[in-house]
Amino acid sequence: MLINGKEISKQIKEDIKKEVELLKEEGKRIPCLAVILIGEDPASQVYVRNKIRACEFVGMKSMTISKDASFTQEELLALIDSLNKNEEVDGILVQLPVPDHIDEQAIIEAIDPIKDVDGFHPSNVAKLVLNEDGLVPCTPQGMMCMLDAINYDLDGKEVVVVGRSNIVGKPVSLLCLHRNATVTIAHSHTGNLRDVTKRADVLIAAIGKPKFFDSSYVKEGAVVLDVGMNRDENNKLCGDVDFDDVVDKVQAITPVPGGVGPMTIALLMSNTLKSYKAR
Ligand SMILES: Nc1nc(=O)c2c([nH]1)NC[C@@H]1CN(c3ccc(C(=O)N[C@@H](CCC(=O)O)C(=O)O)cc3)C=[N+]21
Ligand SMILES: [Mg+2]
Repeated sequence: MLINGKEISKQIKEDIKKEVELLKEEGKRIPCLAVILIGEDPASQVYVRNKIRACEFVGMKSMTISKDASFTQEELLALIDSLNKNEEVDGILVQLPVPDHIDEQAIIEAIDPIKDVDGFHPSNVAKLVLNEDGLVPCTPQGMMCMLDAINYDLDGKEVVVVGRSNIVGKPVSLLCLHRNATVTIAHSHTGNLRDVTKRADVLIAAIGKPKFFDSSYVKEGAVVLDVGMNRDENNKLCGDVDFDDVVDKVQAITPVPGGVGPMTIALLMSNTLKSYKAR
Protein backbone atom coordinates (compact mmCIF):
# COMPACT_ATOMS: atom_id res chain seq x y z
CA MET A 1 0.00 0.00 0.00
CA LEU A 2 1.19 3.45 -0.91
CA ILE A 3 0.72 6.15 1.73
CA ASN A 4 -0.20 9.13 -0.40
CA GLY A 5 1.21 12.23 1.32
CA LYS A 6 -0.11 14.49 -1.37
CA GLU A 7 -3.70 13.40 -0.79
CA ILE A 8 -3.52 13.27 3.02
CA SER A 9 -1.88 16.71 3.14
CA LYS A 10 -4.57 18.09 0.82
CA GLN A 11 -7.27 16.94 3.24
CA ILE A 12 -5.48 18.56 6.18
CA LYS A 13 -5.14 21.81 4.24
CA GLU A 14 -8.83 21.69 3.21
CA ASP A 15 -9.83 21.47 6.88
CA ILE A 16 -7.57 24.41 7.77
CA LYS A 17 -8.94 26.39 4.84
CA LYS A 18 -12.47 25.96 6.23
CA GLU A 19 -11.36 27.21 9.64
CA VAL A 20 -9.67 30.26 8.10
CA GLU A 21 -12.80 30.99 6.03
CA LEU A 22 -14.82 30.93 9.24
CA LEU A 23 -12.44 33.47 10.80
CA LYS A 24 -12.92 35.69 7.76
CA GLU A 25 -16.71 35.43 7.99
CA GLU A 26 -16.51 36.45 11.64
CA GLY A 27 -14.44 39.47 10.67
CA LYS A 28 -11.45 38.25 12.68
CA ARG A 29 -7.79 38.86 11.95
CA ILE A 30 -6.24 36.40 9.46
CA PRO A 31 -3.35 34.14 10.58
CA CYS A 32 0.05 35.12 9.16
CA LEU A 33 3.27 33.15 8.63
CA ALA A 34 6.62 34.93 8.18
CA VAL A 35 9.31 32.96 6.34
CA ILE A 36 12.92 34.14 6.32
CA LEU A 37 15.25 32.84 3.63
CA ILE A 38 18.96 33.69 3.71
CA GLY A 39 21.03 33.02 0.59
CA GLU A 40 20.17 31.48 -2.76
CA ASP A 41 20.11 27.71 -2.25
CA PRO A 42 17.80 26.46 -5.05
CA ALA A 43 16.27 23.62 -2.96
CA SER A 44 15.48 26.05 -0.13
CA GLN A 45 13.85 28.40 -2.63
CA VAL A 46 11.58 25.56 -3.82
CA TYR A 47 10.58 24.60 -0.26
CA VAL A 48 9.88 28.21 0.71
CA ARG A 49 7.79 28.71 -2.43
CA ASN A 50 5.78 25.58 -1.52
CA LYS A 51 5.17 26.99 1.98
CA ILE A 52 3.93 30.31 0.59
CA ARG A 53 1.67 28.49 -1.89
CA ALA A 54 0.19 26.48 0.96
CA CYS A 55 -0.56 29.73 2.84
CA GLU A 56 -2.38 30.99 -0.24
CA PHE A 57 -4.31 27.71 -0.52
CA VAL A 58 -5.57 27.83 3.08
CA GLY A 59 -6.23 31.57 2.89
CA MET A 60 -3.56 32.65 5.36
CA LYS A 61 -1.35 35.67 4.99
CA SER A 62 2.35 35.14 4.43
CA MET A 63 5.44 37.26 4.45
CA THR A 64 8.59 36.11 2.66
CA ILE A 65 11.71 37.93 3.72
CA SER A 66 14.66 37.07 1.45
CA LYS A 67 18.16 38.30 2.29
CA ASP A 68 21.43 37.61 0.55
CA ALA A 69 24.04 35.30 2.04
CA SER A 70 26.01 38.19 3.53
CA PHE A 71 23.15 39.07 5.94
CA THR A 72 24.74 39.09 9.39
CA GLN A 73 23.68 37.29 12.53
CA GLU A 74 23.06 40.64 14.26
CA GLU A 75 20.80 41.75 11.42
CA LEU A 76 18.93 38.45 11.54
CA LEU A 77 18.47 38.67 15.31
CA ALA A 78 17.10 42.21 14.90
CA LEU A 79 14.72 41.02 12.18
CA ILE A 80 13.45 38.18 14.37
CA ASP A 81 13.01 40.61 17.26
CA SER A 82 10.83 42.85 15.11
CA LEU A 83 8.73 39.86 13.95
CA ASN A 84 8.39 38.67 17.57
CA LYS A 85 6.92 42.10 18.39
CA ASN A 86 4.76 42.32 15.25
CA GLU A 87 1.17 41.66 16.38
CA GLU A 88 0.15 40.63 12.85
CA VAL A 89 2.66 37.75 12.72
CA ASP A 90 1.65 34.39 14.22
CA GLY A 91 4.40 32.11 12.96
CA ILE A 92 8.10 32.71 12.26
CA LEU A 93 10.17 30.24 10.26
CA VAL A 94 13.84 30.71 9.41
CA GLN A 95 14.57 28.35 6.52
CA LEU A 96 17.46 26.00 7.39
CA PRO A 97 20.29 25.61 6.74
CA VAL A 98 21.52 29.17 7.37
CA PRO A 99 24.97 30.31 6.08
CA ASP A 100 28.00 29.18 8.14
CA HIS A 101 28.65 32.60 9.71
CA ILE A 102 25.27 32.42 11.46
CA ASP A 103 24.82 30.38 14.66
CA GLU A 104 21.74 28.28 13.96
CA GLN A 105 20.95 27.55 17.60
CA ALA A 106 21.15 31.25 18.53
CA ILE A 107 18.61 32.00 15.80
CA ILE A 108 16.25 29.24 16.92
CA GLU A 109 16.41 30.49 20.51
CA ALA A 110 15.67 34.08 19.45
CA ILE A 111 12.23 33.17 18.10
CA ASP A 112 9.37 33.71 20.54
CA PRO A 113 8.32 30.12 21.48
CA ILE A 114 4.65 30.97 20.87
CA LYS A 115 5.52 31.85 17.23
CA ASP A 116 7.96 28.93 16.79
CA VAL A 117 5.98 27.02 14.14
CA ASP A 118 8.97 24.72 13.48
CA GLY A 119 8.88 23.58 17.12
CA PHE A 120 12.67 23.87 17.36
CA HIS A 121 12.90 26.28 20.34
CA PRO A 122 14.21 24.63 23.56
CA SER A 123 11.00 25.44 25.38
CA ASN A 124 8.93 23.59 22.76
CA VAL A 125 11.47 20.75 22.73
CA ALA A 126 11.09 20.44 26.50
CA LYS A 127 7.31 20.32 26.18
CA LEU A 128 7.61 17.55 23.62
CA VAL A 129 9.90 15.56 25.92
CA LEU A 130 7.41 16.01 28.78
CA ASN A 131 4.44 15.22 26.49
CA GLU A 132 2.93 18.61 27.28
CA ASP A 133 1.02 20.70 24.77
CA GLY A 134 3.34 22.84 22.64
CA LEU A 135 4.43 23.38 19.05
CA VAL A 136 5.72 20.07 17.62
CA PRO A 137 8.08 19.86 14.59
CA CYS A 138 6.14 19.58 11.33
CA THR A 139 7.78 16.56 9.69
CA PRO A 140 7.38 14.24 12.71
CA GLN A 141 3.76 15.36 13.17
CA GLY A 142 3.17 14.74 9.48
CA MET A 143 4.44 11.19 9.84
CA MET A 144 2.05 10.54 12.72
CA CYS A 145 -0.81 11.79 10.51
CA MET A 146 0.28 9.33 7.82
CA LEU A 147 0.11 6.45 10.30
CA ASP A 148 -3.31 7.68 11.42
CA ALA A 149 -4.44 7.77 7.79
CA ILE A 150 -3.82 4.02 7.49
CA ASN A 151 -5.23 3.39 10.99
CA TYR A 152 -1.89 2.10 12.22
CA ASP A 153 -1.74 1.57 15.99
CA LEU A 154 1.81 2.05 17.34
CA ASP A 155 1.04 0.60 20.77
CA GLY A 156 3.53 -2.22 21.47
CA LYS A 157 5.15 -1.99 18.04
CA GLU A 158 8.90 -1.88 17.32
CA VAL A 159 9.86 1.41 15.71
CA VAL A 160 13.36 1.95 14.38
CA VAL A 161 14.30 5.53 13.55
CA VAL A 162 17.50 5.87 11.56
CA GLY A 163 18.85 9.41 11.99
CA ARG A 164 19.10 11.45 15.20
CA SER A 165 18.60 15.03 14.06
CA ASN A 166 16.84 17.60 16.24
CA ILE A 167 14.46 18.25 13.34
CA VAL A 168 13.29 14.71 12.56
CA GLY A 169 14.93 11.74 14.31
CA LYS A 170 14.69 12.85 17.94
CA PRO A 171 11.20 14.37 17.84
CA VAL A 172 9.63 11.54 15.83
CA SER A 173 11.12 9.05 18.31
CA LEU A 174 9.40 10.88 21.16
CA LEU A 175 6.05 10.99 19.35
CA CYS A 176 6.27 7.21 18.77
CA LEU A 177 7.28 6.65 22.41
CA HIS A 178 4.26 8.66 23.57
CA ARG A 179 2.11 6.27 21.56
CA ASN A 180 3.62 3.35 23.49
CA ALA A 181 5.91 2.03 20.77
CA THR A 182 9.27 0.45 21.60
CA VAL A 183 11.65 2.91 19.96
CA THR A 184 15.23 2.42 18.79
CA ILE A 185 17.22 5.35 17.45
CA ALA A 186 19.96 4.18 15.10
CA HIS A 187 22.56 6.44 13.48
CA SER A 188 25.91 6.55 11.72
CA HIS A 189 27.73 4.90 14.65
CA THR A 190 25.27 2.02 14.96
CA GLY A 191 26.90 -1.35 14.40
CA ASN A 192 24.99 -4.02 12.42
CA LEU A 193 22.44 -1.51 11.21
CA ARG A 194 20.72 -4.17 9.13
CA ASP A 195 20.11 -6.36 12.19
CA VAL A 196 18.51 -3.38 13.92
CA THR A 197 16.27 -2.23 11.07
CA LYS A 198 15.13 -5.80 10.30
CA ARG A 199 13.36 -5.82 13.67
CA ALA A 200 11.28 -2.78 12.77
CA ASP A 201 7.52 -2.97 12.44
CA VAL A 202 7.87 0.69 11.46
CA LEU A 203 11.08 1.87 9.81
CA ILE A 204 11.66 5.62 9.71
CA ALA A 205 14.48 6.51 7.32
CA ALA A 206 15.99 9.95 7.90
CA ILE A 207 19.69 9.86 7.01
CA GLY A 208 19.88 11.78 3.72
CA LYS A 209 21.49 9.00 1.62
CA PRO A 210 19.83 8.29 -1.73
CA LYS A 211 18.19 4.82 -1.90
CA PHE A 212 20.30 3.56 1.03
CA PHE A 213 17.74 1.11 2.45
CA ASP A 214 17.12 -1.79 0.08
CA SER A 215 14.89 -4.76 0.90
CA SER A 216 17.67 -6.45 2.91
CA TYR A 217 17.15 -3.80 5.64
CA VAL A 218 13.39 -4.25 5.83
CA LYS A 219 11.22 -6.83 7.61
CA GLU A 220 8.44 -8.46 5.61
CA GLY A 221 5.18 -6.57 6.18
CA ALA A 222 6.80 -3.50 7.75
CA VAL A 223 5.59 0.08 7.39
CA VAL A 224 8.26 2.33 5.89
CA LEU A 225 8.29 6.12 6.27
CA ASP A 226 10.89 7.78 4.06
CA VAL A 227 12.02 11.26 5.11
CA GLY A 228 14.86 11.45 2.57
CA MET A 229 14.91 14.27 0.04
CA ASN A 230 17.85 13.40 -2.22
CA ARG A 231 18.89 13.39 -5.86
CA ASP A 232 19.73 10.04 -7.49
CA GLU A 233 22.34 9.31 -10.19
CA ASN A 234 19.97 10.79 -12.82
CA ASN A 235 19.39 13.91 -10.69
CA LYS A 236 15.86 12.72 -9.95
CA LEU A 237 14.30 13.36 -6.53
CA CYS A 238 14.49 10.22 -4.37
CA GLY A 239 14.26 9.12 -0.77
CA ASP A 240 16.57 7.24 1.61
CA VAL A 241 14.73 4.05 0.68
CA ASP A 242 15.20 2.07 -2.53
CA PHE A 243 11.48 2.21 -3.23
CA ASP A 244 11.35 -0.23 -6.16
CA ASP A 245 13.32 -2.87 -4.26
CA VAL A 246 11.29 -2.53 -1.06
CA VAL A 247 7.72 -1.89 -2.25
CA ASP A 248 6.66 -5.54 -2.71
CA LYS A 249 7.94 -6.57 0.70
CA VAL A 250 6.12 -4.02 2.86
CA GLN A 251 2.64 -3.41 4.24
CA ALA A 252 2.82 0.30 3.45
CA ILE A 253 5.39 2.83 2.25
CA THR A 254 5.63 6.56 1.60
CA PRO A 255 6.87 7.66 -1.84
CA VAL A 256 9.36 10.46 -2.60
CA PRO A 257 8.20 12.90 -3.89
CA GLY A 258 4.58 13.01 -2.75
CA GLY A 259 5.13 11.48 0.68
CA VAL A 260 6.47 13.08 3.83
CA GLY A 261 7.42 16.39 2.10
CA PRO A 262 3.88 17.64 1.44
CA MET A 263 2.86 16.51 4.95
CA THR A 264 5.55 18.78 6.44
CA ILE A 265 3.99 21.74 4.68
CA ALA A 266 0.43 20.85 5.72
CA LEU A 267 1.51 20.57 9.35
CA LEU A 268 3.25 23.93 9.08
CA MET A 269 -0.13 25.41 8.22
CA SER A 270 -1.62 23.57 11.18
CA ASN A 271 1.08 24.89 13.53
CA THR A 272 0.56 28.44 12.25
CA LEU A 273 -3.16 28.18 13.02
CA LYS A 274 -2.29 26.78 16.43
CA SER A 275 0.04 29.73 17.16
CA TYR A 276 -2.68 32.10 16.03
CA LYS A 277 -5.19 30.55 18.42
CA ALA A 278 -2.70 30.51 21.29
CA ARG A 279 -2.05 34.20 20.77
N1 LIG B 1 13.12 25.96 9.33
C1 LIG B 1 12.93 24.91 8.51
N2 LIG B 1 11.79 24.20 8.60
C2 LIG B 1 11.58 23.14 7.75
O1 LIG B 1 10.54 22.47 7.85
C3 LIG B 1 12.58 22.84 6.78
C4 LIG B 1 13.73 23.61 6.74
N3 LIG B 1 13.89 24.64 7.62
N4 LIG B 1 14.72 23.34 5.86
C5 LIG B 1 14.60 22.26 4.89
C6 LIG B 1 13.66 21.18 5.34
C7 LIG B 1 13.11 20.34 4.21
N5 LIG B 1 11.69 20.63 4.16
C8 LIG B 1 10.85 20.22 3.13
C9 LIG B 1 9.55 20.63 3.04
C10 LIG B 1 8.75 20.25 1.97
C11 LIG B 1 9.24 19.44 0.98
C12 LIG B 1 8.38 19.09 -0.17
O2 LIG B 1 7.36 19.69 -0.42
N6 LIG B 1 8.79 18.10 -0.99
C13 LIG B 1 8.07 17.71 -2.19
C14 LIG B 1 8.96 17.90 -3.43
C15 LIG B 1 9.61 19.23 -3.53
C16 LIG B 1 10.53 19.33 -4.76
O3 LIG B 1 9.99 19.25 -5.87
O4 LIG B 1 11.76 19.48 -4.59
C17 LIG B 1 7.69 16.25 -2.10
O5 LIG B 1 8.33 15.51 -1.32
O6 LIG B 1 6.78 15.83 -2.80
C18 LIG B 1 10.54 19.01 1.08
C19 LIG B 1 11.33 19.38 2.14
C20 LIG B 1 11.38 21.50 5.14
N7 LIG B 1 12.44 21.81 5.87
MG1 LIG C 1 20.94 12.43 11.34
